[in-house]
Amino acid sequence: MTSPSLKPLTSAGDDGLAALRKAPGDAVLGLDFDGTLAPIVEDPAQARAHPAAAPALARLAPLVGVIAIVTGRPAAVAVEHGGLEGVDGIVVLGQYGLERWEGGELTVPEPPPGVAEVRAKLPALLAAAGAPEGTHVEDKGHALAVHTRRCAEPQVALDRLRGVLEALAERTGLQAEPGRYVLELRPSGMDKGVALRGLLAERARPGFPSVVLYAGDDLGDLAAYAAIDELRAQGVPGVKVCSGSTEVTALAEQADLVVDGPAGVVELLDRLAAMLV
Ligand SMILES: O=P(O)(O)OC[C@H]1O[C@H](O[C@H]2O[C@H](CO)[C@@H](O)[C@H](O)[C@H]2O)[C@H](O)[C@@H](O)[C@@H]1O
Repeated sequence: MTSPSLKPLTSAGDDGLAALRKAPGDAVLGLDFDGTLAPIVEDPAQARAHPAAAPALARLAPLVGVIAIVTGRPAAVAVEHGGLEGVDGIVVLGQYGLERWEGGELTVPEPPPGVAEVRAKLPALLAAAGAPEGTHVEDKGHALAVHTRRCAEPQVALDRLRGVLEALAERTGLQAEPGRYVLELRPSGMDKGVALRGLLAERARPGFPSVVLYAGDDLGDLAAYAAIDELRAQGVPGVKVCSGSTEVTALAEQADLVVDGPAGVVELLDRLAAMLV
């Protein structure tokens, strides 16, 4: 699984890295947070970026056009848990792009009414569905995530709850977003592909982007991969990096480069910085 060097698996990935070398100032690097910059842990509140992640991002930021952290987490949580407060040149697109943090400024819209309805109904619904011990609700303000990682059989627990959660999402006008032993009920209309395309559009200028590299680990990152595929079809090079795990294999199947979890992602960021100085 691990690629010990910067050698991608695909020729499209090779083209992307060549474009990065040639025009780094117009390059866009997108990175997911949980499972990509931050090792997966049982309690979402305890997740923190790999200790070498923020220093690697700080080295890379002045060398490229923009670095975006594109995450399902609230933007402020990703900044705090990522140690990103002091890192210049980073944009954090939180809650799948609904929220934004840049230069110390946080923009958070009002959540749609369905979120409050889900918050009110979820405890009784989980109890009625026989949610196994260890089921945990993470309230993210704009979304509620039902986690089963701490259950004795996480996948069995998630499969048991999936139907009622998807039905609740439909009734409340929300979207059910699956992830690593989690199912989130979140506002629809946004995803990581929409977030990435929006960032590119607002900075549009001749020659930009020279390349878009995106690293992710989970199903929610497939929308960003799809955005890269679209860009490639329009002639813009792209590199799809997978932070590999045994829990989700869908990204590895599409990736140009598979690295070994957050430690591998940080190593990649260091190698990119060394390549560009
Ligand atoms: O877009 P991301 O940055 O990858 O966020 C996706 C969800 O990640 C978090 O859950 C995952 O990480 C937890 C901490 O390691 C882990 O316990 C859980 O099993 C994973 O699914 C986060 O808690 C969610 O809110 C994010 O949406």
